[in-house]
Amino acid sequence: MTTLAITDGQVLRPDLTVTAADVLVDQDTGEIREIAPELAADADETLDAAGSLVTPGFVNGHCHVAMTLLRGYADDKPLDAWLQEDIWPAEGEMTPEDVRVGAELGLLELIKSGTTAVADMYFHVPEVAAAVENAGIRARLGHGIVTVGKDDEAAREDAQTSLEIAREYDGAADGRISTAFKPHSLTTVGSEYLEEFIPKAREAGIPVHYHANETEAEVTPIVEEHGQRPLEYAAEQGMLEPEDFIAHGVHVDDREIELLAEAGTGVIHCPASNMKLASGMAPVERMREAGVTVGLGTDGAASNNDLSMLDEARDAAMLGKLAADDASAVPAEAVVQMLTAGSADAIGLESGRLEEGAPADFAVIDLEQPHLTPPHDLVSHLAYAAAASDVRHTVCDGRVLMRDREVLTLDERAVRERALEAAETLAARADG
Ligand SMILES: CSC[C@H]1O[C@@H](n2cnc3c(O)ncnc32)[C@H](O)[C@@H]1O
Ligand SMILES: [Zn+2]
Repeated sequence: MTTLAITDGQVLRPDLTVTAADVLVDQDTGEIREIAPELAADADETLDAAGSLVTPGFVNGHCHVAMTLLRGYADDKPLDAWLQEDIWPAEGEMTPEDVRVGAELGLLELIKSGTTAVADMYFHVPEVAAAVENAGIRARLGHGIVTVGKDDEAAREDAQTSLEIAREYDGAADGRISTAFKPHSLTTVGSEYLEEFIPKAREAGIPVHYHANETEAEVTPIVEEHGQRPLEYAAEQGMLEPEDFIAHGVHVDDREIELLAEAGTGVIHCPASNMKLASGMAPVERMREAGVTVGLGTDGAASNNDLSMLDEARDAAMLGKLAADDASAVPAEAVVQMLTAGSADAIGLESGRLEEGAPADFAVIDLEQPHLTPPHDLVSHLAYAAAASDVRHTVCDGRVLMRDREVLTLDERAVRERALEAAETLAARADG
């Protein structure tokens, strides 16, 4: 057995207590072997965690990693105008190589901010998968389907691509890659394509992920056309199963919350994107009280504008309180749960908890910083005060991806240089 020891840290346990302990990882299986005050034997590789908090690696439940190339390209507009006037025209100019380069930049940012798993929806997925394989993190990938504005042949081809990609890449990268069937949203994919393809995804045992109830403007046409709330319509289409997860869930009424809870469908809350696009405030406290599995996601870097899950955690707490008009709503414990096990459960991964037998996915946070002093409550610090730059080490599947802030799986300088060049030429093409 090849082993990795993470020594002398404060370890965040699944019940959110913190204990001084070492962690032993079996690198052959990628699992946690032991968590104990002191390990009996030396390991093959050691990571020092003195003065640090060892937490589960953060799980980003909804992202478009390659959109890092469009960070700062178009800001300060609501969703529909932002997509139609700026983002979709620019994405129309993106080559497979752009997606590869943008994905590498996004994955570099994720690793540097302690994220070890991501659910990603985009196009040119083989390029995203290749970047994930090299970067060493976990991912649930899928090709995003848009059928509006396409003829029947092109629409069916898009849906077929999503199905085929999900089948082909499930289990890739030594099992770090899993997949989903990903219609972009309930308004951008026609019902005839959902009726035809969702049963095929079910037959293949593939989960379904889509944007839902993000803005009022997206809810209204569904109510008008189908006489149903969006998630009632989704349930009728067979898109509300326990393995499925939606992004956003901002404008959900009581009946829809009940449907989510009954179905066991996860919701990925994206507070920064919802605030920036002024989409609204998701009723996170009400959803959690109703028993809905809620996780956190950054969405893409063009609507956030970073991929730090620690920022997302703080935003979730702040916005959750505002939405509930209650300072005790979405407390630190809830936020840390959503950041780790909540997101993992929602997207169907076993990560997000530090216990024997669990996947060895960690973020090690340097606590010896002015803004993390004094250490009254480390769960509070994780929710409210820690920043991406406090992450010292990142480990996924038992492999060290970042040691003392040096990313070992990607060449940071080369990734940035390639991204700078690709972003510049992409913007030139898009601006014509
Ligand atoms: C077809 S691949 C995914 C697609 O989603 C777009 N996108 C990015 N952010 C959002 C959002 O908040 N709501 C809806 N769609 C979004 C992205 O630009 C890709 O085109
Ligand atoms: Zn999104």
